[in-house]
Amino acid sequence: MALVRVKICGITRLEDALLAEELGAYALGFVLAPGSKRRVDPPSARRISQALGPFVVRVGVFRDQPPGEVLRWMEEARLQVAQLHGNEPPEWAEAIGRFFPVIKAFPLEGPARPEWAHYPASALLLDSPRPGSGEAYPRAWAEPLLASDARVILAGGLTPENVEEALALRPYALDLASGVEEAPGVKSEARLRALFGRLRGL
Ligand SMILES: O=C(O)c1ccccc1N[C@@H]1O[C@H](COP(=O)(O)O)[C@@H](O)[C@H]1O
Repeated sequence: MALVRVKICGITRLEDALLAEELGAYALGFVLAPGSKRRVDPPSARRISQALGPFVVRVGVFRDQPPGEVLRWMEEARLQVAQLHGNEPPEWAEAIGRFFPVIKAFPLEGPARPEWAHYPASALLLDSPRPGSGEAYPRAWAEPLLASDARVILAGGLTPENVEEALALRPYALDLASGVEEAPGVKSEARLRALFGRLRGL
């Protein structure tokens, strides 16, 4: 089986987290950004995080929250990687990056900009302009960044049915939220099984 790193985002329930871990998710995302339909509070994220095994990466998802708040909530929720999904200036990422690896998300309304590769983050995530909406973009828009040295995570409208097209671009990882859900924050066992079954078959 090819090595495919997959993050399942928008975890709010322990049973979903344990199933995703069992099926082979590399990372699980906990949305701590205000206003999200998938938001969990730090104590709930912590309860889930502490029930997981040691080899699955716990990611906190934030949007335009200052470094002090991000660091406090990362600590409180026992998370390991910070994903920044707003217009955070590079200095914020640097401040957070002293303590946790940072993933910086960029919304695509056209082709990715090669200069994004200079943003101080461990990986860059390309998403649709409305995160967590299930909307996709032409995958070719990712190519200018995929041609750089940056680690590129593809997100935005990925589903068990369309992952193959995204994987063909050889990204560092894939990130899915709504494509494996029954409702916002409630994962679908059937869709999670379909996703990992599909990936195993590639
Ligand atoms: O999912 C959310 O509600 C959310 C809120 C704020 C920032 C990021 C959010 N989710 C991110 O959206 C993409 C995937 O979305 P989808 O698969 O298209 O539904 C992923 O990067 C999540 O981390």
